[in-house]
Amino acid sequence: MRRCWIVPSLLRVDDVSVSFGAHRALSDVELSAERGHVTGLIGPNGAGKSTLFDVIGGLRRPSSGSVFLDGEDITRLGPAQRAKRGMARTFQGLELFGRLSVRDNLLVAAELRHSGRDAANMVDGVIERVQLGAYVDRLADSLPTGVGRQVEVARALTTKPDLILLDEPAAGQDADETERFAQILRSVAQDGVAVLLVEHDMELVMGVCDEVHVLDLGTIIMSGPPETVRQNTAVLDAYLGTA
Ligand SMILES: Nc1ncnc2c1ncn2[C@@H]1O[C@H](COP(=O)(O)OP(=O)(O)OP(=O)(O)O)[C@@H](O)[C@H]1O
Repeated sequence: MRRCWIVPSLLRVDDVSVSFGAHRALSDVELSAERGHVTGLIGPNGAGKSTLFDVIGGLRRPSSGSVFLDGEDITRLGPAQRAKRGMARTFQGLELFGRLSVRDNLLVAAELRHSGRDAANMVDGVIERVQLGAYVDRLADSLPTGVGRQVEVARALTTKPDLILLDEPAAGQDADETERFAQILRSVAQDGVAVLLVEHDMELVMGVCDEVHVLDLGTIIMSGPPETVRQNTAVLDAYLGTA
């Protein structure tokens, strides 16, 4: 008899709702992210993307619904416990230690999961991968915004995550930096990491994502491959402005 194994999604958001008083910011949201894929989350300002990231990252408890990581219900775990289980996140605002060098910013994160020479080796590998060699000794607060965002992604990678949540990582990057960044995201995913990306840069989203979820007024209105999302008239009208 042939056995058929169903591999669970690395991340599964199940029927999540969040209310702020009378305001329902998320309604029955379903979403998943797979290892080896870049998954996009798009939607206009106020759609609920950051609220959903906060629920996934453990900064906000949902009013109802659950979050699963690798099959485990993590809804009640805080951010630190989720980090220990392999989740990393970047934020919309730069959260680097401004008076530390790029290398030391990465070392601080690497030492959370590795010690001594292993941490240093991990940092060297990530610096090479994210192509930050020219900046290693620069103080973080002297960096252009676009490079700072790349350092944030690099810092998240030094924890060797299984799932990485990226909140508008391309903001402040110029066209060349964004193109290079897209290649880095693809190579990270190819290593088996699940990448979940909130991003307003549609060219990047459509070029790099394997699937895209569209959030509008707290509800997922469409999920599918970028070419399908791109052709959906409602999405084109409302979010891409190209219909
Ligand atoms: N702490 C809060 N208290 C009350 N309402 C909130 C709070 N945080 C968010 N909201 C509301 O919830 C809705 C979703 O906001 P959220 O910031 O998640 O949207 P977003 O898609 O991330 O927007 P943007 O693209 O501008 O970052 C908005 O109507 C917002 O005003």
